[in-house]
Amino acid sequence: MIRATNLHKRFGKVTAVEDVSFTAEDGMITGLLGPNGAGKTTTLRMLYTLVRPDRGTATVDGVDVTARPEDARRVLGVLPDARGLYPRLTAREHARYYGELHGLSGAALDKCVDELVDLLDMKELADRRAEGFSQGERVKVALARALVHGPRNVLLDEPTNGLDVMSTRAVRTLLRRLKDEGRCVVFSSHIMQEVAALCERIVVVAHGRVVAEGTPDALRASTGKDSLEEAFVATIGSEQGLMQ
Ligand SMILES: Nc1ncnc2c1ncn2[C@@H]1O[C@H](COP(=O)(O)OP(=O)(O)OP(=O)(O)O)[C@@H](O)[C@H]1O
Repeated sequence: MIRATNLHKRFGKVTAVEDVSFTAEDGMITGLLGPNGAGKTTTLRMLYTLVRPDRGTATVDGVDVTARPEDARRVLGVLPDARGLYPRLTAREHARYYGELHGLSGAALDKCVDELVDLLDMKELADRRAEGFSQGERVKVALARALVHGPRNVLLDEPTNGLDVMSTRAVRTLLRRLKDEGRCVVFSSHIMQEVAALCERIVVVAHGRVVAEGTPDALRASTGKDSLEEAFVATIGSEQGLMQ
């Protein structure tokens, strides 16, 4: 379970995140939805210990991410916004390397890597070096290394950005599977339809603040709108984030 409480973060004069609080439960997919620049990436970065909040706290399975960042990272799998890969490592070596960093080795690590290669449909990629991988291929490798240690909590920054229809479907299937396994899944997106397709719970962020939160039904009810699309427009006050 992930809990953010009154998170704040400024960069110079820019307030990226202002008083963001929400809870993401186990066995559920929680979507952070908001237009470009809303503060989603900064919020996720604070949760996964890359950026230190100016104020506020966040916990992952009860572990304070600021006080005990290494313990928090052990129970987190992260797909960051930058999918930087090592050009000379193969896809399989990326997953193995990250598994080793988490203390896995030998047959147990091989089994985890093989499962992910299967699950992410990476057989043809697995033993190729990452140099020259397409965007979709890079996302798959980044997902494999994020999940290799079987984290209870998974944070994903715009996981389907730039993916084609088949790859998007594969990622959605994977996220649903993680949810069904009882894990806590949080992902960010600026596309309402993406969040609507996957999430039981939506946290709408605009200008660094949570402007609405709840199930898709609750969001519709609170705005008095029939469709989630209209509710989203009403909540953030613009049509940014709707696919045309
Ligand atoms: N390291 C930084 N230095 C300066 N400003 C930053 C930094 N990181 C984020 N910001 C600013 O904070 C605000 C929120 O950015 P953030 O990346 O969190 O938004 P986002 O919701 O993830 O946007 P997008 O959908 O475009 O990725 C933006 O105005 C951004 O320019």
